[in-house]
Amino acid sequence: MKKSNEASCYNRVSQQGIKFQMEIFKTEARGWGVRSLNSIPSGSFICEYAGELLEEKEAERRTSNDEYLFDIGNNYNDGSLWGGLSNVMPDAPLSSCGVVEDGGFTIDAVEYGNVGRFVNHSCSPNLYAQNVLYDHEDKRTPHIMLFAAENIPPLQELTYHYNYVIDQVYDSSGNIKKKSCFCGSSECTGRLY
Ligand SMILES: C[S@@+](CC[C@H](N)C(=O)[O-])C[C@H]1O[C@@H](n2cnc3c(N)ncnc32)[C@H](O)[C@@H]1O
Repeated sequence: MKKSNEASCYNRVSQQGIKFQMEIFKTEARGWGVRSLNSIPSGSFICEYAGELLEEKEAERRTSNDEYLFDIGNNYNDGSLWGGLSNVMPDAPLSSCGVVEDGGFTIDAVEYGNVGRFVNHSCSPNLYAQNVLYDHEDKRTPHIMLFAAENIPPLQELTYHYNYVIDQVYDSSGNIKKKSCFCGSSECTGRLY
């Protein structure tokens, strides 16, 4: 693993803050969403998914209000989620800075967060989430950073794939939870989870 403070690290851009003018707007069927007033070049850093860091037990306790929970590590070993990075930066080593390992932590953006909490899911997303380590070396608690997977014109809704596994999201009683997807993509699977 490369150290995250190396100048060559592709993820350092995520430490320099949000560069685009974001607008939170009301979507037709997905509640609030986020779009940019500026064009966004492919590969650009968008924002962090900021929030309260929870251990597994506390996250489980909050599953009844899961709108803003982001499980860290879960499914982030899935290479398909990293496709955007290799498309826009073919030379980028996938393991640089972002360290991918399952852990029992969750970010909750209900009480504390930033614009990242309003970014919706799409089955054909224009952003991707990436694990980034820079201020500590605990692989279980990476920062979750959103990057543009393509050139995005102004006012197009920003979305990433939430990467839930269908029929594997449970409520506190162990029952399978289901949520319909209204992303509107021709590729839509119909379910968020
Ligand atoms: C992190 S929040 C995103 C912001 C949210 N739309 C709001 O109004 O605050 C995640 C929640 O937004 C809704 N959502 C996001 N993407 C969706 C989609 N493609 N279809 C339906 N609902 C979606 C779901 O209720 C989901 O639990």
